[in-house]
Amino acid sequence: MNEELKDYLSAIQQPDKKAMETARLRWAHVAKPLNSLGVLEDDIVKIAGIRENSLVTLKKRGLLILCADNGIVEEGVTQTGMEVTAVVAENMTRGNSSVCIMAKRAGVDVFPVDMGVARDLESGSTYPLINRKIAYGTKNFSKTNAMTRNEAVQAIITGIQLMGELSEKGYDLAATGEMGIGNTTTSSAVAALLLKQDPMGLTGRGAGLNDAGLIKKRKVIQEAVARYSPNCQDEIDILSAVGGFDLAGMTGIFLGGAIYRIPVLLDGFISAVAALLAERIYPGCRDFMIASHVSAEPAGRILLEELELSPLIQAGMCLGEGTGAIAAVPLLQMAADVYSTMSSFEDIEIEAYKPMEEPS
Ligand SMILES: O=C(O)c1ccc[n+]([C@@H]2O[C@H](COP(=O)([O-])O)[C@@H](O)[C@H]2O)c1
Ligand SMILES: Cc1cc2nc[nH]c2cc1C
Repeated sequence: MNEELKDYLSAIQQPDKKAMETARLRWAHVAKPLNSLGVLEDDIVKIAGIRENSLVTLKKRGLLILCADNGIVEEGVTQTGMEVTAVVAENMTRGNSSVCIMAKRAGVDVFPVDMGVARDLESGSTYPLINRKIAYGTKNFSKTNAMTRNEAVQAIITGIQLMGELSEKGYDLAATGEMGIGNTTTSSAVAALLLKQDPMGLTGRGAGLNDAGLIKKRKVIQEAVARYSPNCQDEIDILSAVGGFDLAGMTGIFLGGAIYRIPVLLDGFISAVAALLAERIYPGCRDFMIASHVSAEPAGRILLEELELSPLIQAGMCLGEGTGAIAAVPLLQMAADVYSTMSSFEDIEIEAYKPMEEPS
């Protein structure tokens, strides 16, 4: 592995078990039925472990939206043209995309990042663009590798550094998002190589692809997986062969979550593929991740199961941009409020909760 990447990863330490134990105990004292906030309780305990502090705060939260183009779009695997990536990315900088509206409501700061959009972007002033362009889009992986190993590593390191910047600014929670026409094709190909599964069951319609397009998309992915799989020795090889700059950067964001001890919310399908790449690069990285929703893309649930992460929301969403991750933020905030401020059994003078006995 690349020495710089190895250096970054050497800083990772496990979540703090003591803070997690204290958090579990606190939940047990809250005057409500045991475990009745389900996964929300587990997520608050997880956050306590990541932050090494049982006093959980989610005050400062940021969404990193990685924008990039994918050469594979040339093959007719998407419903819209590649130019849409740049237009939506520019709109994000003006606060005018679905996720920007949701993030405003949820109190999340938005950071659009150009990881590799096919043209230069103009920035609006609402959420200024962060320019980390690796190249003007990847290459068409049905003809040649999408990127070089060096580009894949640089994109991963960029993701790690973005988390370093959030850490320096005092962020308590990070959310992942992406924008890139064609990135469900790259994601299905990466998922098939990681899971060693037939891409048929891992490939869906992405952003509204029609029937003829779906047949084409499946064929393109199947051929690429067959061609590249013998030469893919590690995750960097997989990213170089069929990945994207958004996927590689998001992989770095998840690794960065573990390095800088900031919980990172997954979004949908693309984000879950990056999360699995990070987990494979650094096993245990998933302990720093929080699943938000289950994408309607066919691989959405499969990837979360592989990562052993429990989502908070199932709403048939598949928009991307970080919309699912943002939808989970108010839920986590509500759970954190109950955890931090709700009376205990002792406060309200009820004997500690005992489950009712089964009627005989
Ligand atoms: O997050 C998801 O689960 C998701 C599922 C399907 C599509 N998307 C979004 O749609 C775009 C990719 O779709 P496509 O068909 O161009 O590959 C990309 O910009 C994603 O943000 C996102
Ligand atoms: C309009 C549009 C917005 C998106 N946001 C994320 N992916 C997208 C794809 C399209 C086509």
